[in-house]
Amino acid sequence: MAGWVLSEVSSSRILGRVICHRDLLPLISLIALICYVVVKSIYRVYFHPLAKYPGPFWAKVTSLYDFYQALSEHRAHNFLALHKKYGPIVRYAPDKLVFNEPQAWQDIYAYKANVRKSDLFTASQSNPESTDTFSELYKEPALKKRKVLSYGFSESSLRSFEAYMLDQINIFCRQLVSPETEKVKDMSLWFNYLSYDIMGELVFGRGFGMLTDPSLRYILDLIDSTVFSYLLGGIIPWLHKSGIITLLMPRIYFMRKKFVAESTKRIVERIKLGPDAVGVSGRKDFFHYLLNGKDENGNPLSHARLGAEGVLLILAGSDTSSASMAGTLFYLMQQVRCQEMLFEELDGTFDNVDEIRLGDKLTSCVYLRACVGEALRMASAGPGVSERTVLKGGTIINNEYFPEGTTVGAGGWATSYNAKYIRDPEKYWPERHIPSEEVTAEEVQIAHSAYWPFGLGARKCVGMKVALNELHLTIARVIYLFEVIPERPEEFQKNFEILDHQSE
Ligand code: HEM
Repeated sequence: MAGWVLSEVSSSRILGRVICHRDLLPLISLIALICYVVVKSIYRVYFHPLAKYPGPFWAKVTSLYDFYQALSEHRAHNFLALHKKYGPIVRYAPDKLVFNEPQAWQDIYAYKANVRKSDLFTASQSNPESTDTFSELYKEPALKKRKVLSYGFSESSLRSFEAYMLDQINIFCRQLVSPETEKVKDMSLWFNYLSYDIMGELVFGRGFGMLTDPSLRYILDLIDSTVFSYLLGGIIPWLHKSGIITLLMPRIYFMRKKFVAESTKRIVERIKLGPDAVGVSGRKDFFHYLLNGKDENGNPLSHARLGAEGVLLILAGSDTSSASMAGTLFYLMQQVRCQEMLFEELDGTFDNVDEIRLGDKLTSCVYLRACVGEALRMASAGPGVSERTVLKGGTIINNEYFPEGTTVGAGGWATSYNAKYIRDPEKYWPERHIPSEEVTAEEVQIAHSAYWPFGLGARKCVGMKVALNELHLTIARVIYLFEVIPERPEEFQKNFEILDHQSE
């Protein structure tokens, strides 16, 4: 009996303690969380395998530093500033390093590099049922996917694309001086209209109609938001995967959804037309090649896959080209001498504007290619860092060993503005690409080792030839037809800015 009483007493005491602990639970959890954060921060700053690499304090502690830079739209500018402050290797997130040396480009991106794309790319998967080429993390499956895309980039398809491009470039040039359009043009926007209309034609055989119909230009905002969501969601993948970012930034995710829905509608319409459909004068679009192609297992491409690749092509091929065209025109307006020299070259090569087409004559325009190439160096459309994660066995970068799991990248701008390899990197100087008495062939070669606007290695841009054709044709025709002058010259004292864009 006495034993029973005792045990009742002790059990009620124990119960009492449990209730008391429950009251304290939030406090205890908070203290535990603070301890966890403090211990983890101390570990990351002082004991982490990357602790010896310099970088801002908060970047070592949390990825929120990088997230904030992206949110401020100046992530790529920041990489440049970080290298100026900390040197050739900078820790910009707890487990991430960025380099600004040409050797690092080779070590990180060359075909045999022991890396995969980082988890940042998972945020750009537009269709959960099918991963597109760009978002495929590992090299082997990505190469198989690229093979499917390559049908659309063959020499014969590039030839059929020229007619699409010229149609749109002609409309663009007419609109530039049409009395029905505004007198002074925001050329960044107009290049946007042009490049999306070109990509619409190339991919679906039907442009977006932005050049001629202002009511259709709303799609630009959708695309801006989609790309921005890829970046933000990729920097902190768990924010993206858990859906928290959708709650934090409902607008950009709503716009992204709308863009995917609109593109899917077009893709479905195009698929309905079937593999044999051709456009004006028997022209073939990208979907003609994709619908006639086979996937990596020898089967026709699934609709999910066609949808994912269609969305990818529009995104990968339009913003990039329009930013590069706008950059080239910016510098040609800033450096009137270069614009005049380019005009002289074109005027000496072509008898009229319709002669400006792909072929030997255009290829012979060395100065044109240098003007575009120099703009791609100074205002690359991929100015940030394309991240890679080191695979099992580690890898050597710039003669240093990095273990599995480290995320690394070479900065686009950070390298192409590196004064160690580029003379006067802040100066737009197309001549640096042409060997002459002033510039040795070796200097040209060194400069070219420091900038890779289309990337390099197994994952370099598959659309490079399409993009260069578009850039050369457009810039040549615009400069041949018009003298382009700035409305507000004071704005041209600064450099051309490419931002990680968040649409208004
Ligand atoms: C001036 C215009 C362009 C620039 C500067 C550019 C730049 C790039 C860069 C730097 C990459 C590599 C990204 C990485 O390494 O992670 C890339 C990949 C890619 N680009 Fe482009 N691009 C341009 C135009 C185009 C066009 C016109 C198309 C399509 C018609 C295109 C399709 C792609 C695709 C599909 C990939 C993914 C390749 C892969 O992951 O294996 N790009 N681009």
